[in-house]
Amino acid sequence: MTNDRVDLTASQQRVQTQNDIETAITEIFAPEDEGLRNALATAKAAGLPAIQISPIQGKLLQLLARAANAKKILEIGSLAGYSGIWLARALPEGGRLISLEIDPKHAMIIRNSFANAGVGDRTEVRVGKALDLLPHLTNEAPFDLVFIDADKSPYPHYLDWAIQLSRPGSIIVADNCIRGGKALRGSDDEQEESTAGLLEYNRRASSDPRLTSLALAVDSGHTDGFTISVVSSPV
Ligand SMILES: C[S@@+](CC[C@H](N)C(=O)[O-])C[C@H]1O[C@@H](n2cnc3c(N)ncnc32)[C@H](O)[C@@H]1O
Repeated sequence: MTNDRVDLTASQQRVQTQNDIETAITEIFAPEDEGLRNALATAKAAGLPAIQISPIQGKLLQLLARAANAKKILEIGSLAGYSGIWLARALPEGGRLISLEIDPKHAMIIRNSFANAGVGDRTEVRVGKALDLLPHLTNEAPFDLVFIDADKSPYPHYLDWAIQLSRPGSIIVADNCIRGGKALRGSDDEQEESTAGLLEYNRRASSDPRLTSLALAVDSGHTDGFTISVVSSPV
């Protein structure tokens, strides 16, 4: 009994320490400015769910875009434009972010948030089902970075498209690729379409000889995160 209490306290302390560390990293390396805060406030006022990436994930996307010297970025799943703002800000002058979003109600919000954040000139929102829009992007490829964050069951198809629209050295990032371990090792949920899509995504990302990949637990709480891949041979 006493030991249980001690263990619980220790684990609570670990969580507290983890939260403190994340808060400190966010404050020092990934503070949100007015553009990002406004995008979140607008999304909340419009009743959109708060399922965007964290500031640390946003900064990691920026860092990867800069590492790839990205001039063209593709995003699949925009919600209210929060991750799009982080990505667009990594672009040099003349750079371009194309963001695909299925929900037409979101499109106006996203365009306003991009404009408010000062990235309206380098961003474009295309409305429709990603699998219908992706074949129309071949003329605009290659993209230097592709960020996948839409519905989960087609993730393996999104990976195929991301590779097809890439060049050697392009970076592909997919969100929600850990899901508390379910997206790595499977579980009773495996029959569930979204878990199956994520499992297959990780299976392909880790075994495709054209990719060098790693899953990283980078969300708050370290139970979910990105699978990051570099396209390392001709596609
Ligand atoms: C998790 S949210 C994206 C969050 C956003 N990337 C961020 O971090 O700010 C997923 C978005 O994908 C969109 N979506 C879902 N299925 C889609 C599809 N088949 N094609 C395009 N967008 C889709 C949803 O409407 C939603 O806005």
